[in-house]
Amino acid sequence: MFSSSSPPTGLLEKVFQYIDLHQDEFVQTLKEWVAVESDSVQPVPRLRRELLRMTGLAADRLRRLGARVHLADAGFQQLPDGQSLPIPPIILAELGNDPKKPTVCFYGHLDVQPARQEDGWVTDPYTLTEVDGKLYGRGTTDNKGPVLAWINAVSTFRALDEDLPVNVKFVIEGMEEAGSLALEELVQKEKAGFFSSVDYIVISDNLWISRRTPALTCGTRGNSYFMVEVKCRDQDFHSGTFGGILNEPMADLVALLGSLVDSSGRILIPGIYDHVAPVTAEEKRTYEAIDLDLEEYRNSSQVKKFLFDTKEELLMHLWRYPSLSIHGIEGAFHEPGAKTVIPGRVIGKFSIRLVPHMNMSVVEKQVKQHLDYIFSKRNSSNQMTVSMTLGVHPWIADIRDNQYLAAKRAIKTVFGTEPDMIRDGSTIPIAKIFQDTIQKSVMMLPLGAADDGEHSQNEKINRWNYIEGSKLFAGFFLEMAKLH
Ligand SMILES: NCCCC(=O)N[C@@H](Cc1c[nH]cn1)C(=O)O
Ligand SMILES: [Zn+2]
Ligand SMILES: [Zn+2]
Repeated sequence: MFSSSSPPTGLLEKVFQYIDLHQDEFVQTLKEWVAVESDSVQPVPRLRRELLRMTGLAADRLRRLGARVHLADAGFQQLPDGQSLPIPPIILAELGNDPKKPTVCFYGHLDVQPARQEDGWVTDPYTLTEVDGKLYGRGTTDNKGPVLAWINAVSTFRALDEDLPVNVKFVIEGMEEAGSLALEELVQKEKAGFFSSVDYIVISDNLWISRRTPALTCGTRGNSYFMVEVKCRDQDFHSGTFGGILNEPMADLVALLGSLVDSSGRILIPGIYDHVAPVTAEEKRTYEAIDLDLEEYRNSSQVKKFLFDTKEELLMHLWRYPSLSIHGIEGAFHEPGAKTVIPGRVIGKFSIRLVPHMNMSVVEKQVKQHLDYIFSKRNSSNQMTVSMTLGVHPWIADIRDNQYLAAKRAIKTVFGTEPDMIRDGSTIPIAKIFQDTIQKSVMMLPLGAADDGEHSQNEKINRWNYIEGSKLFAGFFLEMAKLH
């Protein structure tokens, strides 16, 4: 599709033709990768072996491309029951080290979220199945498809015996879905080694906001995750024997959780909005330009009504305002049936998505103060403990950087349109870690469409997105070379 830009010529045309002609092979490799149940979330030996096998497959693929591949030892994951499991080694690979060319490093991950057909998948999640141009399977869009699209782009230059326009590096891990264990440590360790020659980092681990219009992501929210424990004792109680004479931990917890956010989505913690960056008129205009059909978005999300009625408000509340979500209660009775228990100890879990210019330690204090106040009003004899177990800062890109310019040009060539300049409401912690540690430009260049359903049942990537995405990466290499 080259609707509103001139068709590619010369090398680019050759590259695009090659990708079109070999698309079935590219889909076949994706099928082989999807067939590996590389689930990092469930810490069991069988799945960990699959993850190691997946790492081996990817390393072999890179070696066959001619890359120098180093498998960086990542140690062991200690489990709460005292057991440990190996963390798959992190792949550090490189192709080319011409000092006249820019060095672009691609980050991706090979692990996936759990998936079982009985959870509501129409097809087997680990058998890539194509229906109407949609390639269904766990990991197709998150993140095996995009990792392979980058490999497809590199392999096309190799197959055509053409010089790679840029030096390419890869950082490919297998524990992203479990919190990228060991990755930050490796980035620190390799700062003066593997990463010293890296000029740019590209991440393709999120989605477009639209089903049709490609996007470039310029920022993500951060996250602070809280646990609030309310304890009477370590054992449960019979509600016939103790009901009526206790401060029940669950009643305290429900009141605490119920005090956090109102029905309009506003966070009720005093001071939480104090440092949120004010909206500028220029920023407002950027939301107007985004291709988002609210009705389509609502229908495809299967939600009756969102909290906001305009595109601009909806996007601002997803991208540039904090949000508070309540995730679950550990220790609560949650199975079917009617057990008459009073849980003795419960832990509520919630998180606050952070935006510029919120200060994480201030947020932590505000949350604790607020919960202390609500709890003290209840005069409960239980014990409450609040802890912030995870803190990730928001990430903002410098979109004036060369790689954003190169990506915009490549998008125009491949898709015939300007990209939506989007942010992402979720968090990709490694982006900020790369930016702060290596101090090089980080770009997010997503390939998948808004309805790909990452982490969900029936995850898919459209064949079109996968193949045009492979072209996009190849076009991006050429644009980067031109700008250097
Ligand atoms: N579209 C990319 C999504 C990546 C993702 O799901 N990230 C997690 C990371 C996280 C944040 N807090 C705990 N884990 C997310 O929930 O945003
Ligand atoms: Zn991912
Ligand atoms: Zn994911």
